[in-house]
Amino acid sequence: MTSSDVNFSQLQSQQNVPAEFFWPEKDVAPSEGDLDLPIIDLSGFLNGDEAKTQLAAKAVREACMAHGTFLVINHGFKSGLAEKALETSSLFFGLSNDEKRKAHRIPGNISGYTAGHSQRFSSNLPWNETLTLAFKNGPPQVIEEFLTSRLGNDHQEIGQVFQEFCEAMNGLTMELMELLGISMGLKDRTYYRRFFEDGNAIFRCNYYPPCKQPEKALGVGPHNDPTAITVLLQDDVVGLDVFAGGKWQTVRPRPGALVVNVGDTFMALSNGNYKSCFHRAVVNVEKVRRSLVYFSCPREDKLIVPPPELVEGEEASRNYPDFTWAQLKRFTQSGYRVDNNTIQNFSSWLASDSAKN
Ligand SMILES: C=C1C[C@]23C[C@H]1CC[C@H]2[C@]1(C)CCC[C@@](C)(C(=O)O)[C@H]1[C@@H]3C(=O)O
Ligand SMILES: O=C(O)CCC(=O)C(=O)O
Ligand SMILES: [Fe+2]
Repeated sequence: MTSSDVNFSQLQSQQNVPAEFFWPEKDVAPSEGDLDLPIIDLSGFLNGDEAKTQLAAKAVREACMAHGTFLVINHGFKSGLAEKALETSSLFFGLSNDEKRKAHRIPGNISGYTAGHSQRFSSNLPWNETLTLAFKNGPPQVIEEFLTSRLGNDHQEIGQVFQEFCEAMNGLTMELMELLGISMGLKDRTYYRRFFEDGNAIFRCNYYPPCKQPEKALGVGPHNDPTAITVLLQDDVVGLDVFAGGKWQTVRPRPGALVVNVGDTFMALSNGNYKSCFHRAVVNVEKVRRSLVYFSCPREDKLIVPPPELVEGEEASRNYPDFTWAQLKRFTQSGYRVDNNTIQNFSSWLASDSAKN
């Protein structure tokens, strides 16, 4: 199957899902209930209320040490922006296949449109269409430029809305970096905020069509995000599962809330104190599901090294090698399929000769 073959408007009407979309039993094991997640009200922290900041930091710490995920509310997004961004993603995925394929992902790049990732993989295909865009704060408006270069001027509002949404996500991520620094009790609470202020991000729109065999297929297979901190907006359709307490558990959609996940790069920056969130997306028979995912990344050439106080003392030792995001990104885009062992396999690859050239 190649990406030009995967046409979900046809596939979803067929009684049987093609075997390429089937996943192993262990990956499709049903969720065993709702994950009880802390709901962090950011208003106190954002308003400089130190007592409320410490309460929020404590809840963040417990969640990040356990499974690497928490919810945030009162995050300061302009009213209606999240809904507008979700509707705009529906506008894009509602375009004709020919129109969407003008934005197709070019092999070796992250940006672009995919359907079932069938350009890259031949089995365990994800039951989703995706649009992935590189984001960098400030001019030029990289998202609008990419979409205009591919789609022309017909759908300029798509790029404008996504650019505005990513700017809001960027602002929130910087605040979260400071809260994470506080939660770790760093001497310099701005350590992570400063580490990421010259960073960038990857913005991913996920579109999951209804599926006739949701017990065999997956919207996105089990994985840890290789990036730093992920902020995820899901619509009102259940589908995000986190592996916690030895089982898959559902992250129930909550109006106004955003999901925050620790990724591999931030786990390394915490020297393993905070867990990279192991998660997946499941699909269902009836409804389309959408999610908008903002993956924060450090500047590509920055060495990923934990703050000194997390590696001092005879007990402490480095749990991950020195690496840059450029190296880990290259690893995920030149053959290795991101799963829940990416950082371990990456570390071995880094030590091997193939990484030297
Ligand atoms: C660096 C990246 C690789 C992926 C896109 C970004 C951050 C998340 C990664 C991904 C979404 C995790 C699940 C598997 C994946 C292959 C996918 O479903 O798209 C991953 C992306 C990728 O490798 O392109
Ligand atoms: O759609 C979701 O809820 C999860 C998507 C995800 O994990 C990803 O895009 O990395
Ligand atoms: Fe993910």
